[in-house]
Amino acid sequence: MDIVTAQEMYEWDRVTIEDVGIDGAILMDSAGRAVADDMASHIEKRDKIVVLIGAGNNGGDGFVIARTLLNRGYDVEAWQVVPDEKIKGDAAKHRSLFLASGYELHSCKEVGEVKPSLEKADVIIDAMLGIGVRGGLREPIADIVQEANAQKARRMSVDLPTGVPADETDEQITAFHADKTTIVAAPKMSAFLEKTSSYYGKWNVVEIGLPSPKLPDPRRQVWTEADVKRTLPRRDRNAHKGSHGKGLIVGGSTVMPGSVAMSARASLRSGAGLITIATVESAIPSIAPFIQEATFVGLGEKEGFACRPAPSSLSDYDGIAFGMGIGRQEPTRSLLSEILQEADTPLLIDADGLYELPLDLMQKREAPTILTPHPGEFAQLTGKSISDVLARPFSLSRTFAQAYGVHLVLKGPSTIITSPDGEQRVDVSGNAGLAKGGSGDVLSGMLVAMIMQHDSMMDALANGCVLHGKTAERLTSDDHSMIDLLASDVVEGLPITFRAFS
Ligand SMILES: NC(=O)C1=CN([C@@H]2O[C@H](COP(=O)(O)OP(=O)(O)OC[C@H]3O[C@@H](n4cnc5c(N)ncnc54)[C@H](O)[C@@H]3O)[C@@H](O)[C@H]2O)[C@@H](O)CC1
Ligand SMILES: [K+]
Repeated sequence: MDIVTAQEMYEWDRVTIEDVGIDGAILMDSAGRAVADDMASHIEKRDKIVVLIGAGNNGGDGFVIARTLLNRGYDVEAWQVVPDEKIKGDAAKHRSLFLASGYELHSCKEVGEVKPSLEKADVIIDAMLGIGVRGGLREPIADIVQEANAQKARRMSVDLPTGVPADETDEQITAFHADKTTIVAAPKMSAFLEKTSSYYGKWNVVEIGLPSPKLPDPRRQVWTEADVKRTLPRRDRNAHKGSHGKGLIVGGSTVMPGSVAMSARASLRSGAGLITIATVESAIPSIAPFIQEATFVGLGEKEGFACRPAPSSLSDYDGIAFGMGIGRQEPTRSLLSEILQEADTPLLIDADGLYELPLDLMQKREAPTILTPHPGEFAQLTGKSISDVLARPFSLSRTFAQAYGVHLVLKGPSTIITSPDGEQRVDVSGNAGLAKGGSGDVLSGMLVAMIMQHDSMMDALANGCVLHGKTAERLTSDDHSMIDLLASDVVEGLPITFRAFS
């Protein structure tokens, strides 16, 4: 499922109307009817419905939705919240069709006129503004949004909640707070951003008749369960342990020994053939009982933290993960520098490994490098603030991944995975149960296993993220709650996930 910016959506409209030749008013009819069909499955004939209609094409969709619902016998009041002369083009045509069909159109210049209807409504449909919003909301829309937000009615938005821009934004917004949004054709970027996603409520996308093969590819998509099922490699019956990769997990310290055990278990549970843990020598006896299937390499240590030299024969491994529980001390920095220069296999760097990462050495590597920061770690890597990262995760990820030639997995409620050439995939699985120590260690282990089994790095990373999140979702809907779920529970929950997906 593609994710678009406003500009990309306008280009899709242009291609459809100008290049392919689908009439704009027909497209608006298809869009409005598709949204009405979707909304109708969430409303009852006895519900009092108010449709709020603005000046642009979002309002045009609103006229079609109101007419369609009235045709079907729903109890609808249509309210135009802008002066007649503002309504132009296809929207004006659908306004005329609405009136010519014999339906009553109310209009208001200020909120007081529509307020009594909002107070009586069971459902408020917001077709005031879509992707064309610019700057803060003007009156009377600003007041109407506030009044609608104060009602107990169910709020439903068309395409996106009025006041929410389609794209990344630094600005504070006032917006319609939808319980449900029916998105036209493709989700907009703002559905995945911390500041704006909550205004959407639950959302889904309706198809409106755009000609898919002709639409420019935004190279940004939601990675769905169906995508995982389609791309997850099948296990060959003749496979042996070497067929699925030999992974190296470098991490841990005397104060944080458990993280590497968790990564290694997650990796093996995700199909890695063999896993070696490289950690401080003195921690091995305490880790080994928790992970009988792994082999160990002892690293030299200074005051409990790992130091050089790097494990020998790095090229024997098909994938390496570095950083979980390793600490931020100087000796571990030198160890990472050595690995960055010597490892000619995919290298994933997580957690403490990301701290003061030598970007110059990383940039010189020829084999793939994968970074898995959360927003705080990414802020430190880019020199931005965490609020900058949360406001512009798509553009900052793309700029960074392209500049340094890395794969970036920016973790969060919507995890954004970016390739060195700027392709992006978004994983929306998972829940607050994953906001715990150890979740990142599990994900890193899973990703190494995925990298070793997939031909495509983007498939590997996106599949690993979705399988991780889906496991948490399943566990919290069955035996666990988001409060008690532990990272180790996620590891033990992997078998059912893999059975469901493969
Ligand atoms: N051809 C069609 O029927 C299609 C319709 N779509 C719908 O059309 C929408 C985009 O249409 P438009 O480009 O007309 O944009 P909008 O419908 O978002 O409206 C733009 C209008 O709102 C006014 N406006 C902008 N900022 C404002 C503010 N801060 N306060 C008050 N008024 C403001 C502008 O004066 C302009 O008239 C989409 O969101 C979608 O709902 C398209 O997505 C798909 C195809
Ligand atoms: K809207």
